[in-house]
Amino acid sequence: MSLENKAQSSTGLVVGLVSVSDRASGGIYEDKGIPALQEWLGKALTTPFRVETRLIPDDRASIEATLIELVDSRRCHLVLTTGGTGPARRDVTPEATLAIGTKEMPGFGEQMRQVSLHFVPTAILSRQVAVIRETPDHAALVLNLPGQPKSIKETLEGLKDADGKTVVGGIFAAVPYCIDLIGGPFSDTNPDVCTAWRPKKK
Ligand SMILES: Nc1ncnc2c1ncn2[C@@H]1O[C@H](COP(=O)(O)OP(=O)(O)OP(=O)(O)O)[C@@H](O)[C@H]1O
Ligand SMILES: Nc1nc2c(c(=O)[nH]1)N[C@H]1C(S)=C(S)[C@@H](COP(=O)(O)O)O[C@H]1N2
Repeated sequence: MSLENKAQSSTGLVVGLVSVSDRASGGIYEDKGIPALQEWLGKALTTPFRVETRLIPDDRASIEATLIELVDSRRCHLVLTTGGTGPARRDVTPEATLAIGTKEMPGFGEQMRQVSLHFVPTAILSRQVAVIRETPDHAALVLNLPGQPKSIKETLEGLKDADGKTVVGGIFAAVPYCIDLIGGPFSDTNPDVCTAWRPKKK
């Protein structure tokens, strides 16, 4: 690890949570996206973290500006968005995410659609993507999740059977190691919720 990356690792994990919804941001209904994300992270992460939250409409320029601010100014290491991934005209979260990314991470979207097919046949309607955004001295993983609040737990955690055995793994298992690789702080998870996977040291 470079000196620069070690310096970044000495600070705690900063997670940006972005709820993208015309109606929740307009006060037509209560936003359940950010509370669901906060609740899940509180159960899953066993290492310290703090969150930066944003509730915004389905507007591409606003989504891009919010993601850039969270990564470049607020120094988030991880940003989770919820909403705006479907096929409707106003659903533009994936386009905004790709526009601010420097590397695409297609495995996250592929895995999320696989996981979600265990819950709903409409899983393939979510165009969710993931990217890394890199600036000269910082990097973050940005992940889109669908807008249905229940889909947050489903995609991050996956599905277990009645005995607690994993039927399909959620995407969060790969997130702590991804953050290691981009120079972020060490983070770990509660295996009862989700086991963070890291390759064994040789
Ligand atoms: N942030 C949210 N808080 C609470 N419920 C939500 C939220 N986002 C979505 N939902 C629920 O999931 C459903 C499908 O989500 P979707 O993102 O397709 O909403 P939408 O129809 O595009 O409208 P909007 O962008 O105004 O939320 C919504 O009808 C709503 O019941
Ligand atoms: N795990 C999971 N994935 C899901 C869903 C869900 O309920 N659970 N809903 C699907 C539906 S109905 C749609 S339209 C798409 C896009 O949702 P969004 O536009 O709210 O992001 O996500 C899909 N993926």
